Amino acid sequence: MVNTTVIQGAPQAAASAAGKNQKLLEVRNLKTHFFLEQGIVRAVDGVDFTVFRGQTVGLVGESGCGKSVMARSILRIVPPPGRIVDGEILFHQGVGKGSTGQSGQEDVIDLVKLDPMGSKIRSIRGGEISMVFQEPMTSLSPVHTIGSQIIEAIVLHQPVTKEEAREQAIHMLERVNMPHPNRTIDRYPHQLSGGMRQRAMIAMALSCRPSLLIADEPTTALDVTTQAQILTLMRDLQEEFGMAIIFITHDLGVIAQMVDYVVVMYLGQVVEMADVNTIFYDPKHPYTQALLRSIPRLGRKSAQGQTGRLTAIRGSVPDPYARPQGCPFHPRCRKAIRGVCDQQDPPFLEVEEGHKVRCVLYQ
Ligand SMILES: Nc1ncnc2c1ncn2[C@@H]1O[C@H](COP(=O)(O)OP(=O)(O)OP(=O)(O)O)[C@@H](O)[C@H]1O
Repeated sequence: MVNTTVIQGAPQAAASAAGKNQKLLEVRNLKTHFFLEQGIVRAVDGVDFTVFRGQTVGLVGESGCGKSVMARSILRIVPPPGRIVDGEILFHQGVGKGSTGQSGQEDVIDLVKLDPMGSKIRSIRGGEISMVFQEPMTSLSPVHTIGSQIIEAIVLHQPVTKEEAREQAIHMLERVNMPHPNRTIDRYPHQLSGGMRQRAMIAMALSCRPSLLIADEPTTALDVTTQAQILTLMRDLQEEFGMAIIFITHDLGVIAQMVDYVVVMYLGQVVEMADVNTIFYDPKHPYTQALLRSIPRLGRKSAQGQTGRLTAIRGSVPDPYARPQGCPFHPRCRKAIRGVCDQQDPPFLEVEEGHKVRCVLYQ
């Protein structure tokens, strides 16, 4: 049985239906843990953030900090032995899409309460929330043509015939600048280049015009020219379709280019979140500051006066089974206060509107 929490007709929905300040997804105190023989991995451990309609939110942090598990939790595709143990993922469904949208109302569905194998989440997955991955073959089948896969996605979510779906698929392939869409539609993934496969996956993900796209390192495996083309394409399509994007990357250059709002994660927790300019020009958390010191910037001088010298973040991400007491970042932090940061869980403070930081330095 599908177990949903539905709050019918949230009052502000119709009024601000077209507005960018309308909530689309609210992640509240989300905890996703993996239960292994060696211990419990708290991959996502009490995460809160909100995505508004049409907004691009960047999830950033070093490898292993929980970005992908966060994305998979939203789509309810966390593999065992992982599971969501607490929290809510409220998806504001309907405005401008589907039957409820036409009535000017919205439904708020807690995705955590859905059966991960049930029909409700399957209609949301691929229909209203889509995902693109670093490796296109994660979502493309090697034994079917890209056309048949895009057509199947369309027919699954929309009341159209196969012929109409094929027309739509060709149109989508045109939109993602696929060369010769009429012919490419009948090709198998292995007959395409890496960049073309990425375009095919984006076409499939966007074929049902989702209101939220989750992009997990979608360009990391591509050469820089193709990477730039794909990023530009995603930005153009986002504007055209008015969808929101959660962009997962450890590349702060991509963050600067693509996102409106940044959520910085460390060991399963959000350590700082703010709009993109604040993150780059006024970062507060020592971890965010360290991440920024580790990226190249034209004309920047290092402490030694040499231009362009990068500083790696000292130490490495701790073993996920042995999380440090107190602030999880304190063993690597230049500003850690002995007796405080190694003892107390840091508070999550709002230092200014829309800017939150998890650090005692701002208490
Ligand atoms: N299937 C799994 N089984 C056990 N542990 C897992 C599994 N998937 C992820 N984890 C653990 O959860 C934690 C978060 O992993 P996650 O893949 O979300 O990190 P990430 O920030 O996306 O890293 P990357 O940038 O390398 O993709 C890590 O400690 C990882 O080892």
